[in-house]
Amino acid sequence: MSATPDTEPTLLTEDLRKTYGTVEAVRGLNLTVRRGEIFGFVGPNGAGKSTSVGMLSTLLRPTAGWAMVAGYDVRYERHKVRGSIGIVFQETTLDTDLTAERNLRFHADLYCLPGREGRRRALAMLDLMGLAQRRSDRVRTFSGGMRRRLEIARGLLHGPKVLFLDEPTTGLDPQTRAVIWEHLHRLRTEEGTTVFLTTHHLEEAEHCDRIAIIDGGRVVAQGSPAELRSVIGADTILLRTGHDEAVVRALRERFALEGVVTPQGVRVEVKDAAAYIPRLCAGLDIPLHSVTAAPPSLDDVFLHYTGRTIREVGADLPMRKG
Ligand SMILES: Nc1ncnc2c1ncn2[C@@H]1O[C@H](COP(=O)(O)OP(=O)(O)OP(=O)(O)O)[C@@H](O)[C@H]1O
Repeated sequence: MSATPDTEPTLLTEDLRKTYGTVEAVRGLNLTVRRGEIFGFVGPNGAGKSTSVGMLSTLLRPTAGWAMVAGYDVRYERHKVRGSIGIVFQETTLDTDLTAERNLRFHADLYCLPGREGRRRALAMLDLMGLAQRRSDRVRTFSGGMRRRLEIARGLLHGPKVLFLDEPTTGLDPQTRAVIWEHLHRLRTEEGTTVFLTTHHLEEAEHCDRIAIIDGGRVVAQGSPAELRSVIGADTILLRTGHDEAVVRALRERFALEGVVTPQGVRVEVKDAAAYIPRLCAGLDIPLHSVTAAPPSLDDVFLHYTGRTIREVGADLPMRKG
């Protein structure tokens, strides 16, 4: 199967909404995910990611709007949607007293995969996720990364067209995350599965073909990581100083630049940082501890669209109607 995402949409939403009482968790989602794509749904805690996945996987009923997953309507063809998707939740649901293979075979029985086919598929998915050697070991002896890979293998048993992964690498160290990503790319290449994953780590989003940035229940930007970075079309300068507000004022008055105060310092976007820094240093009569420049990151993209860094947002307050 092809590793290149084609243009056929596997997941489409139009103005999808979910309201809990007065809390508008998802406020009009418009998404297009192409077949074979690794799509990242990126946003801070409380942005509405899990609620969106809940609606797309038919576990939650939308309040309004429309969504199609794997060719089926999430509202009126729930069973068909369910048969075409796999889901890996944030919380682990493995039986740690059983072996890796037993966990998968138990799940295969639930999906009515007959004995021999269930075993063939379980072994193939264990192999795909790099766990074939450990298939006869109890899950309690597995590391966090291995458990996550086993859950992904289990989500793939019935050959879903779309695999939903809710925060697949949360709580894992960078090396283990890298291994998970290696396997997700392999999965796309070998099975052609569309992967829809949520994350609040912007650096994770760099691994995706395309991402949507969600904040306060709304998508604020959508595209490939490179496309989103190019929207900024500028470098970022970070000024560390003990006088953030004075620097922001001086940037505005003397350079017509809009600085933003972040926990890391004052950030400002300029076309050519290397050329601009000497002018800035000469023109600001405020003591600076350090000045650093960098090409735009997805953190900068988030800041550009929301006015805050993703770390600042933390656990967002619920969005209320009105
Ligand atoms: N059952 C519920 N009842 C009321 N409010 C809810 C419910 N579930 C979620 N919310 C609220 O809806 C908003 C979106 O929550 P959601 O869990 O979808 O966000 P998220 O981006 O997945 O965050 P996290 O990564 O922390 O799960 C939040 O304000 C949350 O408090």
